[in-house]
Amino acid sequence: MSHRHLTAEALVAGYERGRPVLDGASLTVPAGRRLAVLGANGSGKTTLLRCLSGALRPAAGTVALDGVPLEHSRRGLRAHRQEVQLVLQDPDDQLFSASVAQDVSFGPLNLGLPEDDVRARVAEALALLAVDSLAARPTHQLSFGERKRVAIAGAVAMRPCVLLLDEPTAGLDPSAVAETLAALARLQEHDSTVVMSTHDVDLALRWADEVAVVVDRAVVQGEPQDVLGDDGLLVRARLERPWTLTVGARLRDLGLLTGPSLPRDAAGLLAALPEHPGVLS
Ligand SMILES: Nc1ncnc2c1ncn2[C@@H]1O[C@H](COP(=O)(O)OP(=O)(O)OP(=O)(O)O)[C@@H](O)[C@H]1O
Repeated sequence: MSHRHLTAEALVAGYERGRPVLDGASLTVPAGRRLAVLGANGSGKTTLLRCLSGALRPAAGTVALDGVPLEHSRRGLRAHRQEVQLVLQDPDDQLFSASVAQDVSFGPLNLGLPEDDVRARVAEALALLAVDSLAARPTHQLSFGERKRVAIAGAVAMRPCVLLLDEPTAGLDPSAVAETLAALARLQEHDSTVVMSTHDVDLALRWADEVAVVVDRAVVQGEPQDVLGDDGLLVRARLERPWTLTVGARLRDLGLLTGPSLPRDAAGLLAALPEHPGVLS
């Protein structure tokens, strides 16, 4: 699968006249990489993802794929949705069919693909999300975490270049979070570009190649360590500094960490510490 470049330029978008949720928001989705979209409740993460997917038409500004602006005609949207798929935060907004396999085949069937192709895509998507054992189950019997992964499988079966996931880990227990992240890693091996919105700064730091913070109706994008280490920005965005950066900065002040950048997770911190028995006591 080839990489496509999805961008948003100077978006103005919202739901009520005169009260834009986004006002001048620009974003470049890094092709083939992982982008975390962060922001406080109500900051506009979902609104941004809906604009990128074509589900919401901005009042001004442009969403473009490989530089070609998205047209909100039936044809334009249909073409866009084959390349860019949005998975909603609540799986129950997305799952309608009687069984998991039927639900995941819905999109490919809608594309008018031959039955064998549909079957192959469904099998691939179920395997990538590790939900193949659930294929025959009624969707309403599944756990919340299972339903979230089945909803992602439905989008993956469309074989999009860019997958937009609205809070895919919200409400999941730690093992379900780990399973979801493992599935996303498998998707990346298939060359997908994955965008995830989340409130979880620690998850964003350890998972993402780049982060985009929705703040003051616009977007600040950059390297995770830089953006999530910017205390002024974090205050404005009503986000907390990731604990790894706080602990890492303190250890660096104490001369215990010397690398050019701070570790991004607990394992990285432990690996970076020198072997001085008793040094932390
Ligand atoms: N359909 C709608 N009609 C009117 N206002 C809406 C609608 N959807 C969202 N909003 C408002 O737009 C603002 C941004 O909402 P959005 O869902 O984009 O934020 P978010 O960052 O995804 O929030 P959360 O983290 O709580 O999911 C909020 O003030 C919300 O109340």
